[in-house]
Amino acid sequence: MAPKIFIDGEHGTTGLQIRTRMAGRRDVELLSIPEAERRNAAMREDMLNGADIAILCLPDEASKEAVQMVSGNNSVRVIDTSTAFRVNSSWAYGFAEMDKEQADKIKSARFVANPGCYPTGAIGLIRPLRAAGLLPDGYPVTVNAVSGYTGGGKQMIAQMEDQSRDDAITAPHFLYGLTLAHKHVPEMKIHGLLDRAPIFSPSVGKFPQGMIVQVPLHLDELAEGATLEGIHAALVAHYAGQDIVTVVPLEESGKLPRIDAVELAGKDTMKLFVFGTPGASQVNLVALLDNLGKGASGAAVQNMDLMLAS
Ligand SMILES: NC(=O)C1=CN([C@@H]2O[C@H](COP(=O)(O)OP(=O)(O)OC[C@H]3O[C@@H](n4cnc5c(N)ncnc54)[C@H](OP(=O)(O)O)[C@@H]3O)[C@@H](O)[C@H]2O)C=CC1
Ligand SMILES: CC(=O)N[C@@H](CCC(=O)OP(=O)(O)O)C(=O)O
Repeated sequence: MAPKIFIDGEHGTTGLQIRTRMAGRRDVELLSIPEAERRNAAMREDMLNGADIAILCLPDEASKEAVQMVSGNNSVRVIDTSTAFRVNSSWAYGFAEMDKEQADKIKSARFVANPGCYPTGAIGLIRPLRAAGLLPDGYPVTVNAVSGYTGGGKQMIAQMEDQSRDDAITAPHFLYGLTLAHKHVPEMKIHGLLDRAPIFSPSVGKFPQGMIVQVPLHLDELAEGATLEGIHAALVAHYAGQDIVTVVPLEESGKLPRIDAVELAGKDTMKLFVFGTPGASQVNLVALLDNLGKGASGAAVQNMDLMLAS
């Protein structure tokens, strides 16, 4: 019998994209709730408990309630796309490429926390450098990013796409998270293996899907002898053997005049770049992804497939 999958929040932005990715799959059976009943707690509880894997695409509080609903049922495994459990050590963090062992941890886990979109880029750049000893304790990491507006869910999509609304957003690009207390900071710190919280400055552009995450570094504050080439080599070594997270060769990135935030829209991969001038004292690490691809729904389907393969 095909494993049963229930997407709680299937009519929201992340849920819909997971459904699209699952369309036509015969190896799984999708349990579905009518849109009008999406907040019907009794119906959701039945669906959640009838699933082999429940994928939660809900706000944090609703995710916590859903996990409560299956707490007594050991046969249901959960992938949560919200922020609620990402720094909870009893959940596996759903970023399969972040370590050589992580895919196996996801395969055998009952509870998997899908990473946030910005943290996927930031951790993807930072963690290998911490693991290789290149980024020392105390380094003041900054993370600057731009996301497509679907990152803000149904509410922000409506504000961007319906200019007749009272709360319509007219800006082509805006900064937010101005208090420097964005909910993704603890996740970046913990899974980035940082000893000091990064400064995180997110922004949104008037395009639906896509994301650039930047981590600029001063080489003379890194481990002795750190170079642009050495950082690139550490990233290449870290991501060897898989093709979801790739590191762009220096010969290629050195010729690029610009990076397009929407280049990977609709894809579930992530590209990492190391920019700078050879021999100079600064580098800029850049991650390019789709906020709804490797940044959310693509990663959720990848995690589901790993769990089904166990
Ligand atoms: N969008 C993105 O790029 C990313 C999103 N995420 C995370 O994914 C989760 C979902 O976000 P997203 O899809 O963007 O949000 P949306 O607002 O687009 O969708 C959320 C869905 O959940 C439903 N919902 C809300 N509260 C409840 C409830 N109490 N019971 C049942 N259903 C409920 C909503 O229904 P209704 O229409 O009635 O409100 C809606 O269908 C969030 O935790 C978000 O942080 C993670 C990474 C990236
Ligand atoms: C553009 C925008 O609003 N983005 C969201 C993050 C989207 C996302 O990654 O969701 P999680 O919070 O579940 O990780 C924000 O900054 O809150």
